[in-house]
Amino acid sequence: MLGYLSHLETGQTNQPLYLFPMCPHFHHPPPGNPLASTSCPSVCLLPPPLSEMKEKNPWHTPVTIILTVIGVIAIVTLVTVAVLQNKPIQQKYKYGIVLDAGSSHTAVYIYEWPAEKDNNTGRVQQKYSCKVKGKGISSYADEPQKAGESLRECMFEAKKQVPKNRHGETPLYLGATAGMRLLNLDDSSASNKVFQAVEEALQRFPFSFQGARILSGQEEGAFGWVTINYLSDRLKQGLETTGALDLGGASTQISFVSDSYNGLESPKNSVNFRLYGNDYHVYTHSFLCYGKDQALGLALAHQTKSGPRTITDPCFHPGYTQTKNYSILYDSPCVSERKPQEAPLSFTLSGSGNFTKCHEVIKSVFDFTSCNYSRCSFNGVFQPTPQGSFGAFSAYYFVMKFLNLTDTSTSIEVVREKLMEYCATPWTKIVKQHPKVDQKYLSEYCFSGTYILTLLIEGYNFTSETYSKIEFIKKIKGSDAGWTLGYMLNLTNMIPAEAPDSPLLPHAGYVSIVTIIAILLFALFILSLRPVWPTCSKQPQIV
Ligand SMILES: O=c1[nH]cnc2c1ncn2[C@@H]1O[C@H](COP(=O)(O)OP(=O)(O)O)[C@@H](O)[C@H]1O
Ligand SMILES: [Ca+2]
Repeated sequence: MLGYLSHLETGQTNQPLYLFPMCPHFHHPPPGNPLASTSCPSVCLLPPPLSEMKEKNPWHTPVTIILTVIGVIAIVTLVTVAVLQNKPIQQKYKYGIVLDAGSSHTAVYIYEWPAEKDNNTGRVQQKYSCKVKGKGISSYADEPQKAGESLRECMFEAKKQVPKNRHGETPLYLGATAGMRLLNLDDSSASNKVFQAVEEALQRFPFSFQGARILSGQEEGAFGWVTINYLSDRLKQGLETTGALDLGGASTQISFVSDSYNGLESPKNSVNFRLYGNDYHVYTHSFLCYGKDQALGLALAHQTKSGPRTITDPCFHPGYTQTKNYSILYDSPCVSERKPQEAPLSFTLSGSGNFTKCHEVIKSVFDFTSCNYSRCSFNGVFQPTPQGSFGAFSAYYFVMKFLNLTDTSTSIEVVREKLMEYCATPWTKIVKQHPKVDQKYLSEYCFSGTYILTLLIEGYNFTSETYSKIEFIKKIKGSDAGWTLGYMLNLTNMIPAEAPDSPLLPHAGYVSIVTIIAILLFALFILSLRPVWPTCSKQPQIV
């Protein structure tokens, strides 16, 4: 609209319509007194008549137009620069690879993090994982070469996953857990040969190989704790931490922070960290032979003390039968000393599916009698009462997920009832219900579920109340819960001891402030033109 005042003849009433584009609203004058409503409202700056405006309107002078254009360009440039300057640069990543050589299988994990901020924030995440085909490396004691070969397929995949230009700088670690701990106890030369074979295999890949070694039980427990607390951002934010429960095939770990534990009562169960400016005294313990596969061995050894040819096992479904070799069962150092003097080659196990009896058998593999500390879990091991929330992963998750028991708001009594019903279900029915599940796993879920409940309640002293604070988890924000991430973060020094300096304002806050200031400056510039505008001293002219 060019003019500030228009007089339009409306077709029907022939009434003039007054338009004041500078006023907050347009209005019709009341009939008979056209001028009454044309007076400018007090809050509105009334512009001069069109004829005057043409001469005086500052917007129409070339200087003002140029200044305005320059002002707008300046503001747009300022805001654009502010946005771009602080915007994270096109992400480039760095990588790290960890092989988890567990007792039952090996898994390859690739982690990635933004290249420009290695040690600043909790931003390391799992990019890829690969489950190595076949068994764990400790099962290749008689043919170590094959342990190395077994890793090749996943490692070729890892080569594809990491950009070529990063291969040389990508650290590669292999950590072995309880399977290799047991092999090392049993036959250290065999364990050395397995390590030699896997090292040779891994050195052939273009990554920066940092060695293969057995983790101590303490390390396994503590790095599992670091992983879950790092992934849930509790360390960086200095929040109360979550305990870690890891159930493997050959060992199991419990790690948590307790107010009643400062590390003095049993120093070997203590791990201290200073992370992001906070000190943590973590209680941790790893029970060798109490992973679920070795615990099954302990339970079977308990039932075959006298070397029988048949046993009725309450931890297996009714109708389930299996022939087991005595020498294989008693091969493990967890039970080798208990081998019956005179035993046949094998025994036949028949399931009876009785949860209560299974619970009794499982309890017998724990020693609750001796404790030289203020309190113990089992086997004379010191442990404070579980405190706070817990994340339970690895086999805890697989088993409880399968049994539909991951909801810990379900009372322990109900969990028991469900297990009772599940264990009593005939084997043929179980197979029909789960045709696609590996029968080795399927046959053992009754044992494993009962074992988990016994370990948590009687073993670690979880109560109805603290049980509800356990969360069965597989992943946190897309990364697997387990010791591998914590292990790599530690070896690459990626968690700083002190809290990193953070910018005064986050990026969004910075951009907002720059934008607001720019708009205010522009408004100021506009207002500075105001004195040349006319005020309401004149009545509008009606044409
Ligand atoms: O899908 C599954 N269902 C049940 N158990 C599983 C599944 N996948 C893995 N597991 C079990 O998880 C455990 C993993 O233990 P791992 O191999 O890490 O031993 P370790 O930590 O004692 O060295 C094994 O007992 C394995 O049988
Ligand atoms: Ca494990």
